[in-house]
Amino acid sequence: MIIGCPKEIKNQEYRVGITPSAAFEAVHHGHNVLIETNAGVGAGFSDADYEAVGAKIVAKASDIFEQSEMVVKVKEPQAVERKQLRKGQVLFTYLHLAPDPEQTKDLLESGVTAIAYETVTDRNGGLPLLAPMSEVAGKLAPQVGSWALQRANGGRGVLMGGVPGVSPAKVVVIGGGNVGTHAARVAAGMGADVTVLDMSLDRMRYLDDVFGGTFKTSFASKSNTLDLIATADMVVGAVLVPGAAAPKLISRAELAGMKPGAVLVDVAIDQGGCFETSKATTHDDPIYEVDGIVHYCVANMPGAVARTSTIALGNATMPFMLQLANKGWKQACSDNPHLMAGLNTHAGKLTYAAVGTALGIESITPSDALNI
Ligand SMILES: NC(=O)C1=CN([C@@H]2O[C@H](COP(=O)(O)OP(=O)(O)OC[C@H]3O[C@@H](n4cnc5c(N)ncnc54)[C@H](O)[C@@H]3O)[C@@H](O)[C@H]2O)C=CC1
Ligand SMILES: CC(=O)C(=O)O
Ligand SMILES: [Mg+2]
Repeated sequence: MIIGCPKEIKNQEYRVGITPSAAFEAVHHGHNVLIETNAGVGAGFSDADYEAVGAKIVAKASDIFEQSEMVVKVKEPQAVERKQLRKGQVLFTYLHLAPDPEQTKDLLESGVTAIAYETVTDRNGGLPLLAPMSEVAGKLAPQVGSWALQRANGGRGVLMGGVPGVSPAKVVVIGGGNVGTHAARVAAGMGADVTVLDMSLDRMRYLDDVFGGTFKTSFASKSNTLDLIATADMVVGAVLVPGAAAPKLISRAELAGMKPGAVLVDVAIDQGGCFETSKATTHDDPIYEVDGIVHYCVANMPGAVARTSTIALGNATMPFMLQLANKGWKQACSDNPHLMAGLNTHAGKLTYAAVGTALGIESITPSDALNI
């Protein structure tokens, strides 16, 4: 198969979809790997690194889209990229379609077979291609949130760990999955007083077993949430209902119950955000203020630490990319239900129910798509 990887073009996105190590594996399995020139530079991989493992460097993104049977990326295709996708071609990348009607419409019109990293599953009910980036974004959340808490950035001027005689910052993490657990660990490591809210009692049992003493857990009822955000210096939004638009857990009116200069870090922004006042921002201009509350809503946080993120993502995606390339998408998906769970669009049909519900579009099942 011809597998192509264009350079990412989203704002400040320095990750790359195929690492030299993944390219090596694909070439070793008899595939042709095309990499756009300088695609890996932001993550510390030169064209020579790719050539050394047998990949071919291509000058223009348009040649990658034209020649590739499968396009492997990191971020959702931007409008100019979407125009170059076609029926019969496989796209393997993050999509986050539920909050993105325009992208969904374009992918359906293109006819492309789009497999979304964020909905591929594993046998433990996890999301193995989202998890590594959730670990990165979770670890970054207190780091960027503590920067936003600094007075010059509009924050309350509170130091995460406090100092002797002055209490540490209070951090509330809503959602105790991959993002939330890593955010809580880092915030606690910085010395903050951390509470994780979740709806899943099983998850909180696990967190309490493993991290009891490091941070607290609390059931994510509305009243507990309001009580905790009233005294919080930082709130991290880290909830997920797989594939669906994020539930809105704090309304604009409820911001009035928070301390002026408190910081919201909405990591769930790629699924539309879990605060009513969240709107996606970029690494260039990451924060804004609503009613005295600082919002950080960057939808590609891991791009900030592109080398760590690219290697972590490549470790996770490579085995799935190889299954798709070795068997073709239909055989690979019928052999592996976890990969099939990643199928979001095929030949003009939506194949992911939660996206259909969020956007009011009819969907078919991925197994029906195998017969088209
Ligand atoms: N902004 C960015 O750059 C990045 C964003 N993300 C996003 O972060 C979000 C979280 O991802 P993960 O931690 O991997 O998901 P996860 O599935 O590991 O964890 C989500 C947690 O939210 C909990 N939850 C669901 N509904 C809830 C509610 N109403 N109240 C309280 N808890 C609730 C679940 O029980 C689960 O424990 C996703 O939207 C993901 O796409 C992930 C990586 C990078
Ligand atoms: C998960 C995701 O959207 C990202 O890593 O940018
Ligand atoms: Mg994202």
